[in-house]
Amino acid sequence: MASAAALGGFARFYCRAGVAAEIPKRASMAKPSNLLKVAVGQMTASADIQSNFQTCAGLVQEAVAAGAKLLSLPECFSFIGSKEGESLSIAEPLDGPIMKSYQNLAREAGLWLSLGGFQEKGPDAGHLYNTHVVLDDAGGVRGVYRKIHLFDVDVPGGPVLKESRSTAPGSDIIAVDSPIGKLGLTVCYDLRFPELYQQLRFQENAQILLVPSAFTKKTGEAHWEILLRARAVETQCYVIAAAQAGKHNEKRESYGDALIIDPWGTVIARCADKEATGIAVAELDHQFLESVRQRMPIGQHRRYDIYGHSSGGAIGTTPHEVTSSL
Ligand SMILES: O=C(O)CNC(=O)[C@H](CS)NC(=O)CCC(=O)C(=O)O
Repeated sequence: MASAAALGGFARFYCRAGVAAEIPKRASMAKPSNLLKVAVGQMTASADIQSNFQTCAGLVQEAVAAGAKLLSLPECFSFIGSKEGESLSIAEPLDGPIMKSYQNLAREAGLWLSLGGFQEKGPDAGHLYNTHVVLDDAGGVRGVYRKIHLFDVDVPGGPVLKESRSTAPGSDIIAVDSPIGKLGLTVCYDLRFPELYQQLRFQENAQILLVPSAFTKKTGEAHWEILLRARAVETQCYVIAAAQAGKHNEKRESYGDALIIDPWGTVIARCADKEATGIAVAELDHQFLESVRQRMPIGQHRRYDIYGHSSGGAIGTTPHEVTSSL
C-alpha cells in the first residue's frame, strides 16, 4: 500500500529546499520483481511446546497462502514458562529436536523463517542464550544472533524482570543475506539501543531489521510503535516486528501489535487485533528503499570521522567528500 502522505511529505520537503520535486513512487513505478511479500506473526505462547508449534505451523500456512517469502515469529515463539527456571529446563542446542521441528516446517512450507528468541542451551547450567535464528526455505540455518541486551528492569507500574538471572548475553552483531534483502537480526529489548541498528545499517548494510519481541503491556503502550518507527526512519530500513500478545499465564501478559514499517517510517502492515493470533503481510519495495536513501543521504552525511568507526558499505566517508542535494 503506497503511503501517499509520506511521499507527499517528501515532496514538500524538497520543494522547501528549493530542489525540483521528483516524488519517489512505489508500487506503481516498481517492477513486480522488486515487490517481495513478507509476513509478521503475532501469538500468545504458553508453556506447552507442542501447542505453540501448532500455532506457529498455522501462521506458516497463512503466510504461504498469502504468498509471503518470509515469516517472522516473535521472541519465545516455542515456549513461555510461568515458573522461575522453567526456560532453563527446556533449553536445547540449535541441533536439538525443537529447532529441528521448525526446520522441517520451513522446508515443507518452502518459507524463510525468522525465529526470534529461542531458548538455546547456554554456556553453563544456569544460563541459556536468547537466540534469534533465521532459517531458509530448505530449513537450513542461515543466521544465529544471541540477544546482547538483557531486560533487567523494574517496569514502572508493571513487573520486575531480571533476564540476566538465567540468560547469558551474546556479543556479536549479525546480518544475513536473504531473497528479500539483507536482514539485521535483533531481539525485543535491543530495540532501545539505537547504536546496534546504526551498525546493522551502516556497517553491515542491512535493509530489513527484524525485531521479534515479547514487550510488556506497560512498556508496549508507551514505547513500542514509536521506537520501531524511529529505528525505521533513522536507518532507512524496513522494520519487521513480530510480537507476543495477550495473557500467557497468571503472571505474564504481552503487548502484541506486530508491525511492518517502511523506510520512511510508515506502518504498512499491522495485525487487525492487537491481542489475537495472526499474521499481517506487506510488500517490500527495494526501489522505494533506494529512493528514500538517495533523497535523504544520511549514509553520506554520517560523521564516521567523529563516531570512530569505518564507513562500512556506505558511499563517502566524510561529509567533506559529499555534495549534498539538500
Ligand atoms: O523471559 C523470557 O521468557 C523471554 N524474554 C523476554 O520476554 C524478554 C526478557 S524478560 N523481554 C523483553 O526483553 C521485553 C522488553 C520490553 O518490554 C521493553 O523493552 O519495554
